[in-house]
Amino acid sequence: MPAGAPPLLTLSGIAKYFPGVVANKDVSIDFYPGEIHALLGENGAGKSTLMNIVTGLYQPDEGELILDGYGVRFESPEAAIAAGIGMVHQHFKLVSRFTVAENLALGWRETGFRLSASAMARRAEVEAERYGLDIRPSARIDTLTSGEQQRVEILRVLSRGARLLILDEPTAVLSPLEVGELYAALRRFRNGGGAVILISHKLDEIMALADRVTVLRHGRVSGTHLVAHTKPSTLVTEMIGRPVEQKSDYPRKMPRTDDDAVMVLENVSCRDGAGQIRLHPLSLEIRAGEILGIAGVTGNGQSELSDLLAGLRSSETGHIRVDGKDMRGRGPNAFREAGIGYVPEDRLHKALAPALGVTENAVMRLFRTSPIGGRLAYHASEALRFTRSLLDQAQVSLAEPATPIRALSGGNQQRLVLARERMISHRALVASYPSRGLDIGAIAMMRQTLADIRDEGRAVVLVSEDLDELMALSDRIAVLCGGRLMTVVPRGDYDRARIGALMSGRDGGASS
Ligand SMILES: Nc1ncnc2c1ncn2[C@@H]1O[C@H](COP(=O)(O)OP(=O)(O)OP(=O)(O)O)[C@@H](O)[C@H]1O
Repeated sequence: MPAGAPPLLTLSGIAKYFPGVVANKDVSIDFYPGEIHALLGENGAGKSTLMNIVTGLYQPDEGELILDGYGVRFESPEAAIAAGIGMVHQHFKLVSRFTVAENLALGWRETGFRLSASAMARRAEVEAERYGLDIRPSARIDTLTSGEQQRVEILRVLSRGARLLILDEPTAVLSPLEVGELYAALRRFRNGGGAVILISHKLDEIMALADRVTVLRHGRVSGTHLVAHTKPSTLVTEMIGRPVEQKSDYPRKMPRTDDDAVMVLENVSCRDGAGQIRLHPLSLEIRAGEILGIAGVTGNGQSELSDLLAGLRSSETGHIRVDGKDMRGRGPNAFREAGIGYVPEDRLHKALAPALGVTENAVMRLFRTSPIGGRLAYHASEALRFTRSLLDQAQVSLAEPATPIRALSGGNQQRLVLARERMISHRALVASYPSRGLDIGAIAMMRQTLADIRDEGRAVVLVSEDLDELMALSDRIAVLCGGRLMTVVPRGDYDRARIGALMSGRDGGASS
C-alpha cells in the first residue's frame, strides 16, 4: 500500500448485539487501498456479523463506518455496492439456469434498457480481460465447476465497481489449481489499488496471501498485525487463548480387533437429474474400526457417494448392505435406524431446517425415539435436556435454544450437526468435508472425535479434499475421479504425488 495513503474504510467502535449475545463490541479497524486484510477468529467470534454491517445487511448498534474520510450509513446491501463495497459469499448467489454473461448483466445498471445477448457477452469479455479472470460468457452456471462459478461471482462484484472486495472462506470449495488462480487474481486487484477483506480459518492461506491480519475474539479485536512480522502460532494463541497442536497422526488407542464390513457397496451407481452419470458402478467395503478416506477434487462423485451411504439418494444399480441387510430403496430414516450418521457437505440445507429453532434441529433425527418421543408423544423437557447436552458436547454457548439455527455462526451449526450425527452413528459416520467452516481449535477437536469413533470400533467415511487431513486420519484412501473409483490405497502405501495424480485422472489401479 502506498505510504501515507488514507484508509478506504474505517470501522470505529462498532458494536452489534443480539438477544443474549454480544456479536461485536468496540471494533475499530482501518482497511487500506492496496492491501489484503485477513479477518481471523474462532467460530462465533463475530466475523460474519461485522461483514454484514460493512455490506449494509445490518446496522451497527454503536460506532461508525467511515468511507473515504466521511461517515456513512448503508441502509441496504445495494447502498454498500453503490459505494464500492462488494462481497462474495460462501454460498454463491448465481442463477444456475442463466449463462455467465446473463448473471453478470443482472448487476449492471444498463441491463434494464435492453442489452442484447451478444452485447452482454462482449461486455462480459471486456470485464473478464480487465480483471484477468478467465470465464466463458455463454456457459450455463450449472455446468461450471465451483472455481469457475466463484470467478463469475468475483467478476460480478468487481464489474459493479467494487473497490473493497470481501471474500468469505473463498478457497473452501476450490481445487489446488483454482486456489493458485484465485490468489493471482486477488493480488492483481490489490496491486491495482483495490482493498480485499479475506475471512479465513486457514492460517497457511493468511500467511501466503494477506498483508495484514486482524484477530477477533468474542466479538472484540484482539490484535491487528503485519503478516510478515507475525507467526501462525501467535495468531492461534491470540484467537483461541491457547496453542493448538496440529497432529499429523492419530494412532489407535488399542490394536484393531474387529474387521467386519459394516457397509458393503456392490456396483452402486447414480445419475443426476439431467441423466448424466455421476457415479460409475463401484464396489467398496467399509469396515468396523477403520477410517476410510475418500479423496478427490470436489465435484467428482463424492457428494453422490456420501448421499448414497446415508440413504439420501438411491443407487440405480447394485446393492448397499449395512451389517448384511439390503438397504436398496430405503431412505435416510432406515439408514439412521441402522446406525449410520451423516454430516453432509451442505449442512444448512441438507442437515438442518434453517428457520426452525436449535432444539428442533437438535432432536430432528431422534424425536420419535425414547426418551424424547414415541409414536404419539413428544416430551419437550427431554428435547431441551438433550439439546443442552448436545450444545455442551459441541462447545457452543447459546443462551436461548429457541433461537433459529440459521442465526448461529456457520461453524457452530457445523459443530452441532457433528455432535448430533455422532450420537446416531452406532455403526458408521459419513462425514463430508467436516473441517469446512470450522476454526482451527474445532478442527483439532473434530479430527480427534473421528479417531475416537474409530477406536470405539465404529466406521468412519471421511470425504475431504485436504490430503494432509486424509493421510493423518485414514486407514485406507479411496480416490474418486470423474465419478470413478480409481483405486483404494492402504495406509502403508500413501504417496502424496500418486494420490494427487489419481485425483486428476492420471495413473490407474484396482479397486477393492
Ligand atoms: N441474526 C442473529 N440473531 C441472533 N444471533 C446472531 C445472529 N447473527 C449472529 N448471531 C450470533 O452472533 C455471534 C457471532 O456470529 P458470527 O456469525 O458473526 O460469527 P463468525 O465469526 O462469522 O463465526 P464462523 O467462523 O463460525 O462463521 C454468534 O454467537 C451468533 O450466534
